[in-house]
Amino acid sequence: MKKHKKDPLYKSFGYAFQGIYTCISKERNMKIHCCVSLLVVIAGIIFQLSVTEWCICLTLFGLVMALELVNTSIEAVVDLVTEERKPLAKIAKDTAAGAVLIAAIMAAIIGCVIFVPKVMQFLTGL
Ligand SMILES: Nc1ncnc2c1ncn2[C@@H]1O[C@H](COP(=O)(O)OP(=O)(O)OP(=O)(O)O)[C@@H](O)[C@H]1O
Repeated sequence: MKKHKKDPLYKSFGYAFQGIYTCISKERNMKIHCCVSLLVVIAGIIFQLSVTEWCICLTLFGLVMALELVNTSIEAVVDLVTEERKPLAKIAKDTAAGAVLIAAIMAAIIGCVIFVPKVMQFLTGL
């Protein structure tokens, strides 16, 4: 295998940020994840989440967005390999999309577990 000099660490970070930027700018779902995360942060500040609740929310933001990046990567590789309709291409794309969906559904349920009692408490205190 041909050996080549590795890029410096700062360049590797740059490539990773390019990937994140590309995903945000091209993928509608990633834009939705970013908007939802921003709204949760605003709600978290308003309802004064505990340290543990912040850690749970931040972990879920990271999980969902990281899976969306992997999904985008798999879509790109499949499209690179074939433009024909193939069952394996469908499995690759659909299972990757399913991974994001499972994480997003779980994140939404956990978000309800954290925020619904706080909202109820706020409403009953009015
Ligand atoms: N080469 C292919 N062979 C078979 N099925 C494919 C192929 N490419 C896409 N599909 C299927 O067509 C549907 C739409 O795929 P597409 O690549 O447009 O993704 P998408 O669901 O619109 O995702 P996104 O909105 O993130 O781009 C999916 O069910 C996918 O599995």
